[in-house]
Amino acid sequence: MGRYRVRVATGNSAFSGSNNQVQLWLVGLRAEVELGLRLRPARGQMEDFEVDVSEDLGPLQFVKLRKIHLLIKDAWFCNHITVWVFEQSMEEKEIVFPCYRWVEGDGIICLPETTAWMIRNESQGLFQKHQEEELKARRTLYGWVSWKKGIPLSVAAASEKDLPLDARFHEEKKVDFERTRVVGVTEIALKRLYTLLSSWNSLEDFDQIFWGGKSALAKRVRLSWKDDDFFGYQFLNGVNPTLLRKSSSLPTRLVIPPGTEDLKAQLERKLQEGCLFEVDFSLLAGIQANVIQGERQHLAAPLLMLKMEPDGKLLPMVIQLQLPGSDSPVPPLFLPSDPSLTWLLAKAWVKNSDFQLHELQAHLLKTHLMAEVFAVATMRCLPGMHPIFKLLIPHLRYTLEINTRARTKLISNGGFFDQAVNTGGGGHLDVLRRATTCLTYRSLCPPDDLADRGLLGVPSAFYAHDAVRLWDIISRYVQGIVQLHYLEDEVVRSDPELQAWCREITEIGLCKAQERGFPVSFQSRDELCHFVTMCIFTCTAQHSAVNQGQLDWYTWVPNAPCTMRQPPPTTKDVTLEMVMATMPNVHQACIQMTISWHLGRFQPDMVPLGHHKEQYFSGPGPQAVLNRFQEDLYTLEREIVARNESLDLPYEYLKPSRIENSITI
Ligand SMILES: CCCCCC(=O)/C=C/C=C\C/C=C\C/C=C\CCCC(=O)O
Ligand SMILES: [Fe+2]
Repeated sequence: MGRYRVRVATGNSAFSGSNNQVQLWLVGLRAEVELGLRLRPARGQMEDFEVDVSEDLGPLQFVKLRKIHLLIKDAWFCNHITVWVFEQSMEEKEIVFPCYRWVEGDGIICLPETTAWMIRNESQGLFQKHQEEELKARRTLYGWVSWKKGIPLSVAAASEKDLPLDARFHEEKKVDFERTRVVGVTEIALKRLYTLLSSWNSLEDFDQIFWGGKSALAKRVRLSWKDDDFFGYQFLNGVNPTLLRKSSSLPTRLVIPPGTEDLKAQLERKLQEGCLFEVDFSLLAGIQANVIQGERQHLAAPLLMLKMEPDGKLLPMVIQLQLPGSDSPVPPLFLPSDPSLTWLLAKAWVKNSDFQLHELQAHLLKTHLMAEVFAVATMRCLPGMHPIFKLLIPHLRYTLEINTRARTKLISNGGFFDQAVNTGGGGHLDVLRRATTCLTYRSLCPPDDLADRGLLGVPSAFYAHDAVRLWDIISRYVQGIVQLHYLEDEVVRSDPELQAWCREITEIGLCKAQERGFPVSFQSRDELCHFVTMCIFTCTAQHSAVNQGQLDWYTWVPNAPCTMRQPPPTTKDVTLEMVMATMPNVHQACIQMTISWHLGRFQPDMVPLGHHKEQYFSGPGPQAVLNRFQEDLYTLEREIVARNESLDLPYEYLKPSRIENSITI
């Protein structure tokens, strides 16, 4: 018996309130009591009421709530319920029941109090029963499907409309996304109209469409894209810093033609000095090129060799555009000393190839599709009261919807890849399949990946430096939360939901990825922390590193052409006509500019890393861990700002204030 003050908090997004009435129950260890029909929840409001309860409920464990509608079902976004207990001769006690979900229909929702997982063994199985019922319902809502064979599984939804309401964009996000799509389509139409009667036979003609959403760096790209040091810089700190690796030997595919022995000597000298690097696009070899409006596009599978200069500049030394084969046992090598247009076209072929592997492998597969596997497995295996659910859920916001939109508009039949990209038309799916077969656990963990690629401690590798710093900060945050909930390794080993989550990701979502180093179980807190750190890093920092740069590096199309309309050159006689006949045409260039802006721009409702408002945890312990996380992020922010002040090209993509808390675009 006692007096209770109840607070009902409703979300801030449009349509979060409801005209329906809310019915509430308080559920204690010894009894439960129905509080009767109560308020109509209002958007952004916290509404309190007090009740006297005659029964002895015992320690509160759940709040149950239901929406009662007379005529119209009006979904309600409940943030949380908070209850203060005034019991005889005891001080006031605050108990929080997190929700952060839509309440639809007239079903009863059960909200455990925030510390339930820690006391789950003292609750006479009440929490266990609740968890089982919750996961049974979630497994119905979030199903797996194989969208295309050979790539990670995705959520079962033919379009975003099929997703559960809790996985959908909130109104503000949806309106902004749809609006910018309309702006983009309009911009393409206007640019087509504007260039209808104009020439398209010089590289400067790309200026005719270089207007609309573009950044200061995009304007710098337009001026400097032909420079070798600017070209090399992009493999360290551009939109795709994932392919560059330090050479440990001369690549076997690099067949040195007779008469170019001095090149071989230069390469060997750089190798000995430990400053030879390479980017190998062999993954593209043999991929079927797209046909766009009846015009066959073309692909290459380049090898780029670079040297790291003492001042930190990375300069291209040689480009081989195709793998040696029976029809071309000694493919031509393109050099900086070749005629300028020849060398420029060879570099353009490298950047077109980089565009394919960046968007398909580094961006779509290694961030978006990985995050989707984490999201579906989390919804299917971890109950809302589980500490790893609470830790991860803020980093999974909106990901299922943006990925479903990608499958219906970007990489779909007739999507933007088919319309404007030379791996479109099905080749892009083969690239995704090949990339999946070489997607290792190590490649998703920067300390391992960068060590394997020889990029640790390279002064001008700013992505590498910032990625390792962020990994360590996220790792400390994860360890802080894990150690509060798992007091020893045995607790990890004996957590059935956690072990099922791990298996669901590796064996189902990633299609038996244990062969590629992914775990099928966690034997210790360290193993758990490493994996969860990888999940959060992938959903936040890594996506920021490979997404934001689209706006800067892809809107000046010649710097990263989305398609190539003629075969790669096989001689050094390259004319401007050949270059312009190869580069994307006006329509393809307009699509590239628009989508790169649409996807690379800053999201208006963006939540910065570590600054989500939802409070899934409560108590001083988790709050102290989150506070430390935010302090560490702020320290890194200041470090990066200070470093960037001395740089001609500041590296901004891993500034914590620019990292979104989940993959939403
Ligand atoms: C034609 C140029 C395409 C450049 C962008 C690109 O290839 C991106 C690939 C990788 C991940 C994108 C992930 C999500 C994008 C989601 C939807 C895009 C569809 C745009 C729309 O308005 O629906
Ligand atoms: Fe993205």
